[in-house]
Amino acid sequence: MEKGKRKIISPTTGPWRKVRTPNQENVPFNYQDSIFSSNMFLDGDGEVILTQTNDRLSWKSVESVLNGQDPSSCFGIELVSKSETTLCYSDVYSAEFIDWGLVHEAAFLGQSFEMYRFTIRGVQKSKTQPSVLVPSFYTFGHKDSQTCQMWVNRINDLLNMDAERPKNLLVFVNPKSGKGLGCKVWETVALTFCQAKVKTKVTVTERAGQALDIMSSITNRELRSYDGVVAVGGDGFFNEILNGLLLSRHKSNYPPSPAELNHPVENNGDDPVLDTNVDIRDPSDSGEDESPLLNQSTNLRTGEDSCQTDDTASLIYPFAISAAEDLDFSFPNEKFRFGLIPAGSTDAIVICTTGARDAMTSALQIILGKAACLDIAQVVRWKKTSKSKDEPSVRYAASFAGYGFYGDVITESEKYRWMGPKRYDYAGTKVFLRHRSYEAEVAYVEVESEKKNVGLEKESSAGWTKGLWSLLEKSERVACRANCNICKTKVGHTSAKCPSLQPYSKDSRWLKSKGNFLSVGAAVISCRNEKAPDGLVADAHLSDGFLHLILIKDCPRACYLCHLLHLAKKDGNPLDFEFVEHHKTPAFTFTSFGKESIWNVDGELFQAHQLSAQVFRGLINLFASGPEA
Ligand SMILES: Nc1ncnc2c1ncn2[C@@H]1O[C@H](COP(=O)(O)OP(=O)(O)OP(=O)(O)O)[C@@H](O)[C@H]1O
Repeated sequence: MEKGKRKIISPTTGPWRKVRTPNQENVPFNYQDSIFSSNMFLDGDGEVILTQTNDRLSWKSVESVLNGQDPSSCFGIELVSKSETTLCYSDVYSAEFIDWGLVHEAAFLGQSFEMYRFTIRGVQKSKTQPSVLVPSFYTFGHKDSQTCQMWVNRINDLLNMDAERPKNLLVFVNPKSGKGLGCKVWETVALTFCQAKVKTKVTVTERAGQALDIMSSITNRELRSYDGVVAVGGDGFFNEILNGLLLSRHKSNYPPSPAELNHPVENNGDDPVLDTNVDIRDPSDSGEDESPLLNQSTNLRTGEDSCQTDDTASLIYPFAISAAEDLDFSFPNEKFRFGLIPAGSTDAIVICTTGARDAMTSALQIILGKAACLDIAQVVRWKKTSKSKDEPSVRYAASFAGYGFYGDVITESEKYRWMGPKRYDYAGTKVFLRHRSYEAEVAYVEVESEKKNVGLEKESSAGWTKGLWSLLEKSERVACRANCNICKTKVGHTSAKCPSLQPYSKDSRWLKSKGNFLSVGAAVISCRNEKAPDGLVADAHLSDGFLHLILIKDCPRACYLCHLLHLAKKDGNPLDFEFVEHHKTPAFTFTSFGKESIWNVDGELFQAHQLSAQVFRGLINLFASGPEA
């Protein structure tokens, strides 16, 4: 202890000024709403009056209150713009008593005092990157332990009243995500969850598909004891957990298969419905896929020991019994949330939903109970069975489903997983140089905003007209940004709330696009990432109820390169070229005429001749702030 530098304050006889009551007239700031106030000593600052109001904590230097002047101004010149500090409860995540110890005055005064202390932890925006959140903390001291304890209790009581904040979370960590740093990423944020008193049950996966198996087999009763499930990993890992939950718990009619669309049959409303008790796996899957990854994805869907084989495809999931016991956990589910802490190679979902690719930002948004509604696409692959019936097999996707270039890049990149995220550049270049196109037909549901576009296209066969439309339309498009009005409008759940309702009607008009495609992409969200800062589709919103189809027709390699480079620019809207079609639609079907090739559904591979998809608006809730600047 440095002599003369430290005052020891006894818990009972310290040099404390009387606490000023909120009613005193000479108090220069508005205490009208105050409900509680104490003199405190703020570590690194000095004596302050700490005040609690309905929605915030604030503190101000005692000197400034007593003298009626702002200590941060000198001869009328303001040295520091604000002497009062406020902290909204919505930005506070814990208050903790830390017993007797040293509290320091402002650094330049250099004095320290011993007293009881407590710490308030909150978040603040990074000064350099507005969408990044950083933890902040303030330690207050008082001679009386009960006063400290009372403040801690009051703040924690208020925080506990916030029903949006999670108390108990299921966490899955993928140690193999991205550069293999999944566990390290979790370690950087785990303490923050502890400080916020959020209980976590953590599973570090040992193999691909384990998280899906756990989520599929968990009983609804256990699921209800959690406020959400958090993935520490990339988009693919998030997709695995999403599918583990939705495959058994979301019920809906399938979108029509391409065959059904071409030869509609009256089904008297008896559309095929996803039955929780029946495995949707196609028996013809087994061993048929060429790529080892495709075989792996088959395992992902069913679990290793779930199969009693039977050629009628009525395999029972291991979770079927538990699901049947209590069927009341279904999606949409407004209470249950998903969370994602980025550790992957692309992390498009995190970038689109938080504006940052930062583990601490995501962790803090989860802890504070932020919420964003997310559309989810249901992708159905149709395969002929031995009885020559089209059998569906289902996956859900939160960000993107793509065919041609997109499927081929993922297939190729899996061979180079050891390269980490760089594998995408390498595989992308190889696939680009191959320049393969695929003969296919895409049918999509027409929506109002598309009509004028299509009408004009029909009137003129000139390609430039379409180009003109692209440019005109571009100005009408709204990129998904901070406080995005489209995402804020909580009209979600329309079709999802009532699962029998599909996002289109029987009267909907289906339009077709046929030809040779370099790629077919269906984006659920903008899919912003570090390579495409505005995403693959800048105006795709988190819950707009549309799939954004990006159809790239065969074109010279140089044109395709232009398109890809264009995406890499900010405001890289994909509709600038004649060979690019962009359609907003709630559903589409796809038929390939050549060799069966590969769809990438959020990083998972699907081999398909025939596929259809539909989007469910606002089907899930994510712990995230929504899009940021
Ligand atoms: N312990 C594990 N060992 C190997 N693979 C795993 C393990 N746990 C999960 N996986 C699989 O790893 C795949 C990829 O994971 P993830 O999405 O986290 O990383 P990524 O592919 O690098 O990132 P991104 O999807 O953002 O490009 C997932 O499909 C998941 O099934």
